[in-house]
Amino acid sequence: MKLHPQFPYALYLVISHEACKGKDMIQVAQQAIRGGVDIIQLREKKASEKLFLQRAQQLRELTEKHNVPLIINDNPKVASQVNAAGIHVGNRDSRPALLRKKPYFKERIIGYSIEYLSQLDNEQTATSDYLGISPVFRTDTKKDTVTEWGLEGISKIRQLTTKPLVGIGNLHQQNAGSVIRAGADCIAVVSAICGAEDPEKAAYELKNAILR
Ligand SMILES: Cc1ncc(COP(=O)(O)OP(=O)(O)O)c(N)n1
Ligand SMILES: Cc1nc(C(=O)O)sc1CCOP(=O)(O)O
Ligand SMILES: [Mg+2]
Repeated sequence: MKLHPQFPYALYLVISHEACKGKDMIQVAQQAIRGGVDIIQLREKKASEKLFLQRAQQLRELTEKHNVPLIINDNPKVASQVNAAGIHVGNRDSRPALLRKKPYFKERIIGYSIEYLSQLDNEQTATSDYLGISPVFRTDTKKDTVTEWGLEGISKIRQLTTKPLVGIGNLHQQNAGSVIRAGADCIAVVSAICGAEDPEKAAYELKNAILR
């Protein structure tokens, strides 16, 4: 597998306190980094702004030590407060084209979720650094989704854009390879690592399945 020159990351961990199910989130992230995770997104959908910021600061300390980019989900204020590498937004969040005009995000990573094919022609896609294929397969981790793209959807999107593509949604060791072969540049997971008994081993095996 060849890494995308504009987004040289193969394994993307999307983490939250809740997804770690009682395990310490920072420890899970540390184990995942040891196992081979290349980039991490903090996605706190239920935490207060104060708790989101606290968790982001803790994760920023860890990721900085390991030189792993930290992406913040949805919240531009938290992203700039912790000096994150970037932000991930969807259709119900701040728009990439507007974020790009803010000094903080001029040179930062902006990820954008693709739920409809028509989005590929919009200004938001043009100003984003990578596209989330949202979702590849339906998942219980996020139920408010629109299109289940499947492998055929990835291939179709691959033909329509050269932007880095990040597959997300029910991805694991058994299907990661086929998602990459269909045209994704990177695999993003929550449960396959956060819910694993041994997050380091899970990340290691996923990375091997991607790079194989
Ligand atoms: C890598 C990646 N892809 C897609 C998403 C989903 O973002 P969004 O559509 O804004 O939904 P929420 O995550 O905010 O519920 C993502 N977070 N990361
Ligand atoms: C954060 C997120 N975004 C999605 C999307 O479809 O945009 S699916 C998802 C959760 C993915 O969790 P799991 O790896 O446990 O299936
Ligand atoms: Mg969002």
